[in-house]
Amino acid sequence: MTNDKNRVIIFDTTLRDGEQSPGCSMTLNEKLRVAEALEHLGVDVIEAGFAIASNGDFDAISQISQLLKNTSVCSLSRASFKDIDRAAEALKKAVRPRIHTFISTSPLHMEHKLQMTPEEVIGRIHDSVSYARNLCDDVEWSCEDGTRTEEDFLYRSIEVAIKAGATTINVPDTVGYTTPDEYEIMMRKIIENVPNSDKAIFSTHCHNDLGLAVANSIAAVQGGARQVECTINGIGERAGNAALEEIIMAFRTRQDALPYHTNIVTENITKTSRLVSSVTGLEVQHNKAIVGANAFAHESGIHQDGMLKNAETYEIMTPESVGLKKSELVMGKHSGRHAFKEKLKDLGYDLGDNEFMSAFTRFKDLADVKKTLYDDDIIAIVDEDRRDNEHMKLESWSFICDSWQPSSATFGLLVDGENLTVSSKGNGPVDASFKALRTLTDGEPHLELYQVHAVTRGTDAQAEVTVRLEENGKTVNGHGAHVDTLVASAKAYVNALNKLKVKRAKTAPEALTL
Ligand SMILES: CC(=O)SCCNC(=O)CCNC(=O)[C@H](O)C(C)(C)COP(=O)(O)OP(=O)(O)OC[C@H]1O[C@@H](n2cnc3c(N)ncnc32)[C@H](O)[C@@H]1OP(=O)(O)O
Ligand SMILES: CC(C)C(=O)C(=O)O
Repeated sequence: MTNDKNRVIIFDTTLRDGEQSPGCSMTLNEKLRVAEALEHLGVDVIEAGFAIASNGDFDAISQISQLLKNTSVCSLSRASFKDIDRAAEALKKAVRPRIHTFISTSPLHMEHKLQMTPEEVIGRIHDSVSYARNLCDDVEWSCEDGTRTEEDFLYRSIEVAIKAGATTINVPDTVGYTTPDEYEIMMRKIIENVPNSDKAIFSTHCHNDLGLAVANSIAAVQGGARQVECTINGIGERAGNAALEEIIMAFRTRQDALPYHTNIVTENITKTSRLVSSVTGLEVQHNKAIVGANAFAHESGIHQDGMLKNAETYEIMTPESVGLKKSELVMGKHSGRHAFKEKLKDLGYDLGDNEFMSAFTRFKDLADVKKTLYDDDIIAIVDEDRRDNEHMKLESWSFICDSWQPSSATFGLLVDGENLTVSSKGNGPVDASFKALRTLTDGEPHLELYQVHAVTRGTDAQAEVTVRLEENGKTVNGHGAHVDTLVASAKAYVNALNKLKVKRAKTAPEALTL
């Protein structure tokens, strides 16, 4: 496929091994969409399924074969003529078909699973590979459980497969057992010791049972493998396969240490990852490298400050390089002033020093009690802060709401610099609150509207309350926001009273006082 000695072929098995993740079955249409996305991503080979497994798999392979114009399409098959026939049939329309046939070579698998002698397995390798090669020029052979296979038998099996016509030899770490050093040495020794090894491309296929799939795949490439089998988001049987995006970005980011290259258009990684996640229903863990929601998100103040000064302080690759628009500075309890100021700027606020410090203090207090702070939370904080610079300000509160006594509300307020306490009973704590607060005015405000909505998501979301008061034909809307709906309600009522005072003063300055 290439003469360049450091070019690595990317063999994507999201649609075959990836689909073997429990609960990850994809419909025909979904498979077609993923296959198209993989072609745009630039993978070299797509393992589209296991033709004999089901009619659905057969149809998916056939239709993907017709759909794709550049990428090799591959079907898996056991070391059996009927499997290989079915694979060849499904691949009939592919521009570049590949048959991938496999059989186990480890003592454990041969004895207990296949119940075959090593000699029978050798015979089967020869027969299956040569049969496949008669039907297709591009034949891959895998020694399942290769990393737990005895060295001499492994070499002998591979030699037979190459002689029978295999063009790619895949040495899978089927159960995620190997370690990077071990696998690198194994790959190097296979290439050195197996006769005619230069006639085939060697391949890695790693599972993640010990969390080593990506490290092992890269080690195998360092040992001489030039094909990597992997999946989007690392999905696959049990703990999954090596994640394509991690291997590719390791190559791209560490060219100094890993001077390998592929055809992958890294800018298409994020959208492909999201597509696979949405069709399989398997959410990507937030802290997953490259494609996790937090991979380019920074919450702590010191990091955010560094990012604002120079993104390279905390990012070894750019978000654009994987197809994201930009990094995210997540506002939370660990954020500092620099990031908060930047966020306010983004939201269109330009606060003076005092107003900024007051908003920052409120933001930190809110972040202590609320897990996620959204933009709307911050807008609510600033607006709330502005409301608090008013004639009457709510300072403290207490509500009683139980089944043994009437509800009541008590508030401490600062009214033009003077501390006041008001209290009332009512039909529920909101009614009690409004009755208590109404005692602060000589007027007769009439409640026209009381509306609550959550500023953001979750049970710890801030409530934003609107209170509309009408008096002598004058109407005002008061707003209040707080994680506690009762406090937000009281704040909204006080805000409305403050506005009413301003309105009264405008029309009849002397007529009414609060
Ligand atoms: C490491 C891997 O990921 S390998 C791929 C795993 N993927 C899958 O298995 C998904 C698709 N599989 C299937 O749909 C089914 O297992 C089928 C259609 C392949 C076979 O179904 P069944 O005929 O009902 O057999 P079943 O799955 O129960 O058992 C597997 C048989 O294949 C044999 N077998 C397993 N691997 C191979 C092989 N590489 N070559 C030849 N025979 C094999 C087993 O020994 C067993 O044979 P037995 O029936 O004589 O005991
Ligand atoms: C069929 C082979 C390549 C496989 O999936 C494995 O060994 O994990």
